[in-house]
Amino acid sequence: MMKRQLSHGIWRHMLMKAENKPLSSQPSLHWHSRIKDYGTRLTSTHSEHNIGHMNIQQTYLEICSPSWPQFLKLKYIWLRDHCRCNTCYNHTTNQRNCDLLDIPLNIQPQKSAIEGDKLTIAWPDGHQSEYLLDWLWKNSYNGLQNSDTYHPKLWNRQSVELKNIAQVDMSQYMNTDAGVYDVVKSIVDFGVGIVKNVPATKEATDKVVQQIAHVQHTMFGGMWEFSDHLDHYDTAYTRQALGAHTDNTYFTEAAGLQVFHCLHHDGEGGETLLVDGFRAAYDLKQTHPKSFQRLSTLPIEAEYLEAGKHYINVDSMLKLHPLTKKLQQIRFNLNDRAPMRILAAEQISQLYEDIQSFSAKVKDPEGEWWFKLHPGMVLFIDNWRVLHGRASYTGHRKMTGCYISRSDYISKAKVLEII
Ligand SMILES: C[N+](C)(C)CCCC[C@H](N)C(=O)O
Ligand SMILES: O=C(O)CCC(=O)C(=O)O
Ligand SMILES: [Fe+2]
Repeated sequence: MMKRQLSHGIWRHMLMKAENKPLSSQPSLHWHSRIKDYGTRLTSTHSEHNIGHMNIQQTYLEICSPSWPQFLKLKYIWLRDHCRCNTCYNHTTNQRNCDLLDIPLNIQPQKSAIEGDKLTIAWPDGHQSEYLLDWLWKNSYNGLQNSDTYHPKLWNRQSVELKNIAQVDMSQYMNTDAGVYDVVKSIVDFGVGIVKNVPATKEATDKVVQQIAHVQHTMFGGMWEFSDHLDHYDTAYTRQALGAHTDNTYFTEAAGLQVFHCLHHDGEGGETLLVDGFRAAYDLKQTHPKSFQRLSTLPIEAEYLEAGKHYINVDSMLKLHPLTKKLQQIRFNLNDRAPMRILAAEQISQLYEDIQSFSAKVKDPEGEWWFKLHPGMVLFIDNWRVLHGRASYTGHRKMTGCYISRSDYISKAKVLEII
């Protein structure tokens, strides 16, 4: 096995560079950093399909540095695939140019070394790669960096958290970065954000929305308006009460955010209801873990029907993040369920029991936040987490709002470095 022990001086130089400290001012450093090429490790395995055996050469290199909580173990195939030279990677479009199929699975370097704040590798075909160590740390696959960074702040009716929900004045929101930041941060933390003193028009509401993302167009339109006029065959376009729900369970992807602005209401009722669906689901996980598990896996069909339209979608009521396995989405709209025709008979009664257990958590009065939307208040709701509803109402009530796609919302939160 060949080892490459770098001199202490190179590591010392590297660390100081990384810490942007001039070399001269550094006290002498005592730490154990090294780059080791583990060379080849032969692992022979007998495949049951043929008696012969394969030699799998696994090679990787290990890098560690005092500023990292642990060392990085990087496979050569991964390193070659992540070469960021101008031949392998288009830095204008942020896309790879190299073809993964061209990289031998058992590729090994001719030479690897640390030079300043970089790892350099010379490959057998003469190709040279170099990687900023900081980039390697940030993008390595050992799971450290991908650890879950999203920690929603769960709330119920009594939560003190509710007072931390952003209610930003329109002038501040439209004219300062902090204004938009605070509203998006509030949506990330609580699933709710409010902009106040917005002129009660669709156009002004649109301007507020555009600060976060463009409007998501659906069959309901872009910036929609609705009242008790049946413009679409849906109970939202009536004066009826609507229980807590998330929208678009019948779309292959539900809108990420939903925006509401009550432009006018001259009657009684019509209060808005919000429920933290994550709080309700985690309550279910506590008291009915098996129901939580089944609702996270069993498919439930939803549909939206009107003249010339038939949207249909199958998915679970609770959805977990593929990496962190934590709750990622609630898809809850009991009225928009299609006929329950896809589960086997023996699963049906248990599913009804599970849905009722979850509904009881959603309908727990302790979790219901009721308030009246007045003209001027633009309400942003995370439609993947927070359920909304409304009380029945009298008189004329005119609402405007829109959907924002999940991708556009997450992109904005990422660009603002909130997630
Ligand atoms: C929001 N807007 C009035 C445009 C549409 C309402 C659609 C309501 C549908 N039942 C759902 O829950 O998705
Ligand atoms: O009218 C409201 O306050 C909400 C109606 C609703 O749930 C919706 O439009 O998605
Ligand atoms: Fe809705």
